[in-house]
Amino acid sequence: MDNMIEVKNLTKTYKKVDAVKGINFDVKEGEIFGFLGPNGAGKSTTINMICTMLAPSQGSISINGFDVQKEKNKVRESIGIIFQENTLDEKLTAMENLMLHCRFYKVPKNKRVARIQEVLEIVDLVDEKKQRVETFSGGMKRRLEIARGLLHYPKVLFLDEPTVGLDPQTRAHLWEYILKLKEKEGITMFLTTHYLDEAEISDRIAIMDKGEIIAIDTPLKLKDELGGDIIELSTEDNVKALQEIEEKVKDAEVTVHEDTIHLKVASSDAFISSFIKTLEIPITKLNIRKPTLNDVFLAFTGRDIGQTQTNNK
Ligand SMILES: Nc1ncnc2c1ncn2[C@@H]1O[C@H](COP(=O)(O)OP(=O)(O)OP(=O)(O)O)[C@@H](O)[C@H]1O
Repeated sequence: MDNMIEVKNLTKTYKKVDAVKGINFDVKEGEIFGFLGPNGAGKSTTINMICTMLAPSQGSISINGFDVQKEKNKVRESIGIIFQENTLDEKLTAMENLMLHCRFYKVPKNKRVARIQEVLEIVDLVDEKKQRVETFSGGMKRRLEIARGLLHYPKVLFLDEPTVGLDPQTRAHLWEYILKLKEKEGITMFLTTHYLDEAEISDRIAIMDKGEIIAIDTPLKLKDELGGDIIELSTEDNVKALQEIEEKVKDAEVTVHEDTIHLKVASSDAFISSFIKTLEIPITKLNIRKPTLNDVFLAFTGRDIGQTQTNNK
């Protein structure tokens, strides 16, 4: 099978809101697919429809070859979902939590212990299996959730902000496990995140805005397509500098980010020497770099992904 997920003309209309407007995309077997967008873009609505939790107004979805509306149970057997919130029972041990899930998913009784051992090994929690979850760190809990999501051998794992609230070291560690899963088990991953450095891990990224998919490609191609260089600039008086730039500079796209002015130019080599001579306000900081995914996100949605975060994200 080439496509693990196929979404065709998918539409969801709430009473007054066109939340998802006839989108089309495929997710290939074994790929990490990043799904990004500002708040209210329609991501959750799309994911809920893909995961059988919400009926589409129009269109079709297939997962692992099964139709999401007609073969709900087959689809549910094919997917694992790691939610943002902790959904473990803290008073139970890791093992007991996993046993409970085996029962929900009707994993045959004689296979449960071996299956649990297997997933605990993947996330490196074998030695902690008899400990109560309330004694676990945030990272250990998230790993246990991933283990639980894997118990019924899903083909696709949905990861909703998998590292939110974790410290950078634990985040990096968790990504090692996720990549190991992709490599060893060939599981397809559908990832949402507000951390663009994490989205870089994706084989392909879709950016959704206002109910539509507005870009879909590899992180590298998205950045290459944006092209050019970004010049980051601070001056002794940014307000005056901006006025000056508006008057004198014609071949740059100018945006302001907190106390830094960004100039997007076709080539910094050709631009920078004459620019520095032109500007009368003294420059206090200057940095030249290639576009990042954040710049791509900004170019497509008009918003910084940081600005789209809500308190719980
Ligand atoms: N149950 C609902 N009834 C009416 N409108 C809804 C409902 N759920 C979502 N919407 C609207 O649909 C649009 C898309 O919302 P959705 O939650 O899918 O966006 P999102 O991209 O997941 O945003 P976030 O990143 O904030 O979770 C928004 O305008 C939202 O207000």
